Amino acid sequence: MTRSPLMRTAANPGYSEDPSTYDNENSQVPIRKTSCGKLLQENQQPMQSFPAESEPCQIKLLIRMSDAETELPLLEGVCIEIFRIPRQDGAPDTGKERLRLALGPDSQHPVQLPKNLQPLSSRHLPRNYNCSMQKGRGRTSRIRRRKLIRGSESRGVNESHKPEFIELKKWLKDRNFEDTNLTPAQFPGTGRGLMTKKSLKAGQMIISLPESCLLTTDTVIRSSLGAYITKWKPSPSPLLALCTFLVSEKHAGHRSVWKPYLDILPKSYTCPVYLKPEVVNLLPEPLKAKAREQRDSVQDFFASSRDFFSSLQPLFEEAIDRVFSYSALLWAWCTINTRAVYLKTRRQACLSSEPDTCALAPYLDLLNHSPNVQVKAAFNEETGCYEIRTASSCRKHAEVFICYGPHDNHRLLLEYGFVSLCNPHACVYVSREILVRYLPSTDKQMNKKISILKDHGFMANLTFGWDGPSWRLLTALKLLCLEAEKFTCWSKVLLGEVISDTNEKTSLNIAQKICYYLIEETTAVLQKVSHMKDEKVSSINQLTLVETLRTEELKILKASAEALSSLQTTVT
Ligand SMILES: C[S@@+](CC[C@H](N)C(=O)[O-])C[C@H]1O[C@@H](n2cnc3c(N)ncnc32)[C@H](O)[C@@H]1O
Repeated sequence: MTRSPLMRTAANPGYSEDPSTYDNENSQVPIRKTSCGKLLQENQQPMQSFPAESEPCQIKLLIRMSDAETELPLLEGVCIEIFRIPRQDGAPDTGKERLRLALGPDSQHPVQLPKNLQPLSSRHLPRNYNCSMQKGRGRTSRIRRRKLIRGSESRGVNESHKPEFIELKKWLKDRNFEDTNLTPAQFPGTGRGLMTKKSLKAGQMIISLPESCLLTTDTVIRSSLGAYITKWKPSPSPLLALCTFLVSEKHAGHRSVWKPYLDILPKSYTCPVYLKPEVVNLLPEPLKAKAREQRDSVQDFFASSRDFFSSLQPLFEEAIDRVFSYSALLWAWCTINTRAVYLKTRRQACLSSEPDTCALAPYLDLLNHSPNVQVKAAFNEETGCYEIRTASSCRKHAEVFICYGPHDNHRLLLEYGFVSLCNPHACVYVSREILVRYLPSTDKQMNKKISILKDHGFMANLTFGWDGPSWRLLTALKLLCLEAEKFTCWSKVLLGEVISDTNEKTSLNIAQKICYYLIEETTAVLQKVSHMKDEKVSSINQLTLVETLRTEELKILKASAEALSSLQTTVT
């Protein structure tokens, strides 16, 4: 299983119109359909101008917008249809009409319509409904729609013809690996990944990569770096050995035997350590703290490795500081952190005793993550290959996923630099400050209650999830809300016993207040991100990443608010 991979915003390919989304059903004039969400994501342009038409036409746009009822933005599945009205005089359109799309949380002005555009209707669509499709009424439309939904989720553009993949394929073939199942492709939602060439059955091998293709500390020790690593005291860590090798080989360019692999590696990453400080500031509090820890730890790693790097000067013509710069080490660190697979290797005597469990697996590391798949991944001693088998079937031309682990979105962003949509493990963390914000400040037992929670490990991992507040969060709140005369029952609360109706009600009320507060806070951040995206175009990818995270969190909080309302009804 990949150890800690993947970023989020693997760049989407440029927008291209897909004729399969044309649909003349129920219309007098040709309809061109497109999804403005997609346009915005891919072009990163808040403004979209219509192309000139040779004949009058309607352009149909389905746009996610604010939910008028709740005043909360970007509610999943709320769309508005907008038609461009054909010119009455039959003359061609000028193409100068511009439409401002506010996909952000500006509930006051979700869409500013040019004069010749009129909203005709809006309606609720089910989750995962593809916004680029017209909802027809008949059976044929339904079948077509289902096919399109299925196709659009996974439709990938084959990239095997690209020179870098042709070179990689040759390199892999020289190492006895030829892939019959998969091909590299670019996918709309997940970026670059691997696509099936044929359908795969449950239990079937997805990929079996020979040991000769793997990059491990063994590879490093066998290289020219080996003698320097062996000499250096204190012994370098396995991670430092791998990072040093990557930087050194990247620097070697055409002289490196690993060039075909290095050429397909991302040039930069979106783990928090790569994010600008103003973008880190927009992260939820607990993640912000972890992001700063990550930055500090990489900076320490660099500072503590510099003497070792200096010892490598004889291997390089260029000044060592220029080869092993902070940015070069950062890139290598993220490459390993986001792409390495778990592989326990025999201990190298010349390396420190930290776990030596990371290996880079060229080509196999193009597999993206899905929380919804199960795979078996391990090195097979008998075949001498790193093998991955799928536990579920996969149809032809679909993206093949593996699961990096049951990670929430904070962990995915921290370790892999991306956010998974509709992630069942995603949650919203409640910090200590927010936890106590809505408790009565007059409670004399509050400090005692907090220290009980701390002692019993109840002050961390308090969350809201898709199903409502977590059991831990509710339990912590029940203890914090205990009436003075019931204080001695605190251990029963931790065991999940109901102490009183009042306690149940008060804790649910406070959970709801916290949830509403977090909804407001998230909405405000989304608004800020939206403005920043207009102003700081150079940070647009990083801002979009935060926006995706916050939008997912808003959905979770709204689901939690609903769950809490139902719970309150049951209790009263
Ligand atoms: C092991 S690599 C997978 C291949 C990678 N997409 C590439 O093009 O090289 C892990 C990286 O892929 C990206 N990734 C993996 N799963 C993803 C997903 N479900 N959505 C978006 N990006 C994903 C993240 O950038 C992550 O750091």
